[in-house]
Amino acid sequence: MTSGPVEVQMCQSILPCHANHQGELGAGQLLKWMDTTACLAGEHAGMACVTASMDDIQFEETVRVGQVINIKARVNRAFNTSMEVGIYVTVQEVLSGVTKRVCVAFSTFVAKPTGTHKVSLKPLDVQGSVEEMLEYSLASERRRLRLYNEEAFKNLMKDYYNLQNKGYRKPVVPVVSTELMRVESIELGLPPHANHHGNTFGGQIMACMENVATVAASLLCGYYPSLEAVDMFRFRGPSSVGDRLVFKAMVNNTFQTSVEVGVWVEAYNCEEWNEGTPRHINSASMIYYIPGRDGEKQMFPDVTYTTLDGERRLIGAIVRKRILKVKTLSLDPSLRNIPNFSSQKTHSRAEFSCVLQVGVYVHEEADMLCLKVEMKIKTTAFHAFLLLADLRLRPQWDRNYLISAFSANFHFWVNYSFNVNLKLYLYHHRDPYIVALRSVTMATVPPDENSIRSEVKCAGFLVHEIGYSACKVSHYNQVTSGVLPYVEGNLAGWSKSMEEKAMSCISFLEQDLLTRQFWYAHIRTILGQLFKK
Ligand SMILES: CCCC(=O)SCCNC(=O)CCNC(=O)[C@H](O)C(C)(C)COP(=O)(O)OP(=O)(O)OC[C@H]1O[C@@H](n2cnc3c(N)ncnc32)[C@H](O)[C@@H]1OP(=O)(O)O
Repeated sequence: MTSGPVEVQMCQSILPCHANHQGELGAGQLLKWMDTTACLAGEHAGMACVTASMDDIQFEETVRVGQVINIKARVNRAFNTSMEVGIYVTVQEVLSGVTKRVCVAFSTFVAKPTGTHKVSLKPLDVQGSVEEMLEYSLASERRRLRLYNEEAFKNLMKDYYNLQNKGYRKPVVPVVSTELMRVESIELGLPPHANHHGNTFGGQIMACMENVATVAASLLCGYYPSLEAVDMFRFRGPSSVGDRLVFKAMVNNTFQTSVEVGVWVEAYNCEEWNEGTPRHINSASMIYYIPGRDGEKQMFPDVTYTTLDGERRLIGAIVRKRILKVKTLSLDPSLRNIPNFSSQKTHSRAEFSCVLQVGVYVHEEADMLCLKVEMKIKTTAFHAFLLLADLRLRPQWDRNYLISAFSANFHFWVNYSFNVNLKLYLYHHRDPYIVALRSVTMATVPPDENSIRSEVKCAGFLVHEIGYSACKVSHYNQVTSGVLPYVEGNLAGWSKSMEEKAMSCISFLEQDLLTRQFWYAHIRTILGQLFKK
């Protein structure tokens, strides 16, 4: 496989045979073209590959008959046996020449030469544009999120059921039962449905999935819904010509102006069909909306469930919505120019969480990870700096820390989670105020078998004054990849531990705010009276 990325481009004029009854390009047809273009980009050096997954896609524009669609695909990064292919779709209005973005998607292809052996791919040699470098970096972040998606989902579902057991059951207003919107369709895998390797073409499977999902959504709304987004197609196993493919779709949940439909695909060969033992080869969920005449999206009725499976799917839709939100924030390319702690040249970073006063960012380079937690504090920068630089106070807001030794010159403590000994390295008494810490080895605190040592390379706080009595505190941690398991929950969206720690730090720094505000007001009054005199 050659090492540089090659862009592959497909251009299609939209004809009535590609469109639905409303003259709009069917999403299924678009998915087929996208899969083909991406596969050609992945196979550009002659190595056969199969689609393993296609990440979440948001459709931004409706494409109509007479318009021209342009699909560009390029390998962003090769991992071991798999690679990520980026797909960029635009639509052009022929008469005006106006071009709009339809969607951006990321597919994972796995190299599959003939035979059963696996092939390791050569690393991609990206020396091109800044954009290529950035995509190369973001590809590993996306891979982490995509491979964690299933686990994140399971954990959030568990959290939900735990809450329920503690009596937090959310009341459901029963209106329409999801069981009524169940659609099933069978297809026979014929040669025209196969790809160039003789397996059922991935694009064809996605198109059939979209077809049954659209029928289920239209049963609910009694109208023609439009596809807004897809939550990841995962090709769990192959199917081939002669297989019977059963597509099952069911409404999972509604959210005011959208509905989520889940689709499940099973494949059977003749024997499996007779024995009733299907292979689960794909599943995905799709979000639809009803376009109104005035451009406003129309409302969907509330739905409820009558079976345990119905309940699981209803909750699953809420959980997926939450994960999608975190992922979108994580990988938003508009959030780019965050200064980095190491001041080295870096390629990627992403904000993956944001509550009112807290922003959490991750930035990856080689085997190092830089975590930044940004907090807006209602206190002066100097006051925040004094409190943060006094490491004896740290356990008041960070329960992972324990002071094990303290002296006038050095402040040592042990981080419980990683058993790291940190040394206060630098105080800086001016805006921006800096508290810098570095990992050191301490003979008095030897490593033990239950903890990993020296995962935090350096850490610290940067405190910037922002106006009168307010500041921005950035807490940095540069860590090795061994810390990943501790922050993955935050990345994947099921844990809020970093935000919780930040909120605890904020309340620690702001705790005597009222007292100080009283004194500031008091001093201002006295000064005002003095000047009057
Ligand atoms: C013309 C368009 C092309 C087509 O039509 S292809 C037809 C549609 N696709 C298929 O039929 C593929 C069906 N699935 C399969 O055959 C297998 O599940 C597949 C994808 C080959 C993986 O199987 P294995 O190799 O046994 O799995 P593995 O656990 O060893 O992983 C190998 C590499 O694949 C990656 N992978 C597996 N499932 C994934 C997923 N859902 N999303 C993203 N990446 C995934 C996995 O991370 C691993 O990557 P790496 O080797 O670490 O780089």
